[in-house]
Amino acid sequence: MSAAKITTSVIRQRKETGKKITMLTAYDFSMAKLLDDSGIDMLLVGDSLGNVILGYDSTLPVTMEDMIHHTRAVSRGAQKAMVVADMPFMSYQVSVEDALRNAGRLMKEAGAQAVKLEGGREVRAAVEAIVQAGIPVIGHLGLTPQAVHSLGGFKVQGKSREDAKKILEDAKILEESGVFAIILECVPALLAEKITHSLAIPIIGIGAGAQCDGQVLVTHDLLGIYSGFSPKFVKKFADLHSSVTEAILGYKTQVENGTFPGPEHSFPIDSEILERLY
Ligand SMILES: Nc1nc(=O)c2c([nH]1)NC[C@@H]1CN(c3ccc(C(=O)N[C@@H](CCC(=O)O)C(=O)O)cc3)CN21
Ligand SMILES: CC(C)C(=O)C(=O)O
Ligand SMILES: [Mg+2]
Repeated sequence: MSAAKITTSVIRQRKETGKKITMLTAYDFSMAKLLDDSGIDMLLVGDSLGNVILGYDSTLPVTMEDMIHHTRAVSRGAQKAMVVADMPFMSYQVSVEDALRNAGRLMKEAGAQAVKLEGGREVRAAVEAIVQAGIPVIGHLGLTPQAVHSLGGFKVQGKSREDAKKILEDAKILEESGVFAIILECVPALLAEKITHSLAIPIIGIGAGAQCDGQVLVTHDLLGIYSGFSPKFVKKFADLHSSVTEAILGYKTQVENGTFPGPEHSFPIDSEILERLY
């Protein structure tokens, strides 16, 4: 069965229809297929793979090669869902030329349908150039994890009047620059609601309350298999840590006591064939 791809126009329309956008992270083929089969609209190959897959303590060390490698795998598993690739730290900040070349690689070499980058007015020129090249862009405001060191930690953003105003202004600047959606991370719910109502493009929240046009989460967090951070905004919809541990202990026990593999997992041969073999 070939399902039609979710396009940027489908995502934009959700603002009018009110049907919520669902987005989740995927870093590999098998998970991409699972999420796609479940009808998730957008798969984000997040640079959070630095934490979740590669074991770094931030997203800063993630490279273009890492992102291309994982985006290629996810693209192979996504029939319907839109594949969005995060632009890693320092792949779009140095120059507009770099930003455009790297966005192009994620589309051309890795099969993404859109790219995402962090920041507001400071990335305006990069966003405009990428959009002009025909590449759909998603913005990312509020808690921008690539700026963890200048933000002084993973903290809620936009709590002061000044900070709230700056985030709203940045959202409008990104909209004018041509992004088709914005991820809003870790901001007070009422600020997210105001931004959602002030813009014509969809706002996809993470730790930004229920009034956004859609939601995104790190899949490993909602499944209960990542224990590096536990932000308040994560809801564990499953406890895979426990069920995976139980399965692995079952395997270990059965190998050690000889009950696995059983005859049903083994291949037969006529015993005559083995006679006088030695
Ligand atoms: N697995 C995973 N999940 C994520 O959500 C995620 C990543 N990795 N890697 C990149 C960033 C890091 N993120 C984080 C990490 C920690 C908090 C956190 O603990 N926030 C505090 C805020 C406390 C406050 O300011 O009041 C919290 O309690 O939620 C938030 C976002 C989001 N991203
Ligand atoms: C948390 C989401 C929005 C993200 O940017 C990532 O997974 O890298
Ligand atoms: Mg990211």
